[in-house]
Amino acid sequence: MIRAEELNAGYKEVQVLFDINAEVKKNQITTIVGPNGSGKSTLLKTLFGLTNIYSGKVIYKDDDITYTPPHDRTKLGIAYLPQVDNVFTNLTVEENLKIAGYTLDDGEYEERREIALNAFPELKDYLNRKAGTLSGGERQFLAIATALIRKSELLMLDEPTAQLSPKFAEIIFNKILELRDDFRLTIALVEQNVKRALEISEKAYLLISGRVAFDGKARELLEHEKFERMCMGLLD
Ligand SMILES: Nc1ncnc2c1ncn2[C@@H]1O[C@H](COP(=O)(O)OP(=O)(O)OP(=O)(O)O)[C@@H](O)[C@H]1O
Repeated sequence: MIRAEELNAGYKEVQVLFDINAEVKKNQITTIVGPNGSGKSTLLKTLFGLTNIYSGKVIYKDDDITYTPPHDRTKLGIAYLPQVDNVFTNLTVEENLKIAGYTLDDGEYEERREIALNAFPELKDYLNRKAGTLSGGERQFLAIATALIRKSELLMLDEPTAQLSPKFAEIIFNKILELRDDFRLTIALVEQNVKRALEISEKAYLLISGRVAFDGKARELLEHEKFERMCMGLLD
């Protein structure tokens, strides 16, 4: 669904990603793992158009979107949910949903709102609360719900379980599975909770110092005898 081809990218003069070839396939969960600072978030940001691309391409559904601005990628069905600042904290839950659906006509908005709230029924009790008063996990729900309203097809989630209790993290992992299986979404996931993320994923990429060090089935990485060392960036 989205593909990086020979991608070199970073922030102005600071190159972070080197010769990245990676693909997130339709209706699959693809997890990107790696040590701190290895470029996982930068890869998601690059796929969403938020970094400087020096060379290489980003292909989405066979179209070259390398230089397509982020707001146009949103219209194409790509959603990027950063770890923080993924909702408007000073607006209510209802207002956040409404803003996500601002391009839809009223009928369509109501339909999408219904779908989003059925996926995250927990939000129904909080519609009039400011998003800033929600817990971290509830904010994730809201952020994903807004992506559902926008009819996103590809969700790129940056550490959606960060700072959540193990119980809430598990709820999020189950929601991600639901998004793939019930909503037929495609998911790119960056996670610190590596084992659990790989267990629910089809595909995995291990990034070390901005380069792809492993590319294959998630299960293969999980069952690799040097798994722990590999994820810490120790390849020998
Ligand atoms: N806006 C920025 N400007 C300059 N350098 C940045 C910027 N954001 C990140 N970097 C640098 O890019 C490198 C990769 O960062 P990135 O956040 O992509 O890593 P990560 O693998 O997601 O790390 P973590 O697991 O700690 O979140 C780091 O050296 C970081 O300092």
